[in-house]
Amino acid sequence: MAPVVVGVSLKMYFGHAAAKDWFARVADRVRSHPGLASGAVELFVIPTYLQILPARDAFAGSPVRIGAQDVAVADSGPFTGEVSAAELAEVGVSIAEIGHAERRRLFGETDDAVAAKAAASLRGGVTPLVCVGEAERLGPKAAAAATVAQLRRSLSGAPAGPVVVAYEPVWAIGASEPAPVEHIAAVTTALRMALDIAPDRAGSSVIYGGSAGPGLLTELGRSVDGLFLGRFAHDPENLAAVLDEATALAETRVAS
Ligand SMILES: O=C(CO)COP(=O)(O)O
Repeated sequence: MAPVVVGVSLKMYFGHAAAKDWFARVADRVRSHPGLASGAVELFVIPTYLQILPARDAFAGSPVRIGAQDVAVADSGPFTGEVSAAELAEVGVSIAEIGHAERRRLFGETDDAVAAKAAASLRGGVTPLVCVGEAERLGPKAAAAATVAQLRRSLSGAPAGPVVVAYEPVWAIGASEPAPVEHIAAVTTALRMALDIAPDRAGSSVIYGGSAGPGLLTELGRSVDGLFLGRFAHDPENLAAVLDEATALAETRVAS
């Protein structure tokens, strides 16, 4: 059974010293976590580019995966400011976040750019973490249709390989509470079906992000493969609580 996936993006919340402090506290808290140790739960941490090396060092010897918040569309060459998937892989990054709502909205990232980055990631041996989600509040059916279509566009032309899809309704990011459980379940179920029928995406997962914190995974149960946390992971105790819930969820998945 594939592990339950818990991810954290630190976005640009922490400076260098604060990020290092968070890595040390989280590493301390999760190093002997039974869910992580058994492989039932997978944790990835996505700091800024500059924080990747200290994160790798802080989590060395643990199964925690280190991610990047973006990746270049090209493999090498004159692309000022960009970092290639191959270089990310070289320093131990195994997952690259692509098409987050903030990048789509603030930096004009299109589905075409997302698809090119997903392709570059897979070519470079880095798992794409493809972020999708409706911009406006819609009913669950319309949101599912819009999000599945966005996922198809976001993976168009990408080579075969597993992806992690983060369903993040834009209106639930940075909010006081997540989207309603029934809404999330309707969309994640549709996304999973779309991945299941894709011939080349075996082993993919669908996780939810957007004001996610302790308690949500238990409510969502098996309608998701995990959670993608933002602000509510700044307190390592919250993250530990979510990892406990993920471990309990993994047990129900094995039991079925
Ligand atoms: O965008 C998110 C994770 O990438 C979610 O962030 P928040 O949980 O802070 O809303």
